[in-house]
Amino acid sequence: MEGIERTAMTDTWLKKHRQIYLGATRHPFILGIRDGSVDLSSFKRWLGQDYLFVRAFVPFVASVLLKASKESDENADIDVLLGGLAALNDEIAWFKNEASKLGVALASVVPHPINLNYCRFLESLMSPDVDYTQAITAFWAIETVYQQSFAHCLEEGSKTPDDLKQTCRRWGNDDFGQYCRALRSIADRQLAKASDDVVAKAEVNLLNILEHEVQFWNMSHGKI
Ligand SMILES: Cc1ncc(CN)c(N)n1
Repeated sequence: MEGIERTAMTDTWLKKHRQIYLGATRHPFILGIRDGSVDLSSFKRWLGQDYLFVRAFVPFVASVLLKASKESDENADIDVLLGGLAALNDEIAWFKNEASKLGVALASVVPHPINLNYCRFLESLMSPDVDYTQAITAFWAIETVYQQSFAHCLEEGSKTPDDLKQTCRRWGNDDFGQYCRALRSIADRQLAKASDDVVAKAEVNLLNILEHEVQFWNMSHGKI
């Protein structure tokens, strides 16, 4: 595809891999939040495991920032990524607050093998062999699954219970949506000028991420 214009690679991929994308963003765990049938134990399991995931996500995002500072010609990318780190800071504070409300002892949560597996994958993306294009594309995909999943729970017709709405707004709000669109346009810009090899690797990473996200929901749902 080198030499051929790649204007919106992410769009092409989301169409091509629509079924697996929907598997990640319309998972039964999310549908259970959306219709109010999710049970509290699943929600608490997700909360504890996701807290651990987010802690492991911070160094990954820092690695994307480092790659941007070395490989990107656009200063604005750093601003977007700094905003992402700030959002993660808020996210961690939110997890702590929510856990204390629900009586989840975060310090005693044991990482589930599914979680560890996803964190190992994040670590592989921090390698210097993974360039900025691959890293930013992966970052966009990971954030977008949450944004799209939780935004679905706030759409008209959803029956999300009031006490779960605040969780859904954390990722489903318009600002987070705008932030994901900014990540997406950086990813598309980078992919448009990347080699075929890098584009192929970024697509494989996307598929891996979608699979990890499905597994993560399965774990939260108690189906594994
Ligand atoms: C598993 C997972 N994926 C994505 C996000 C969004 N930061 C998250 N908190 N957890």
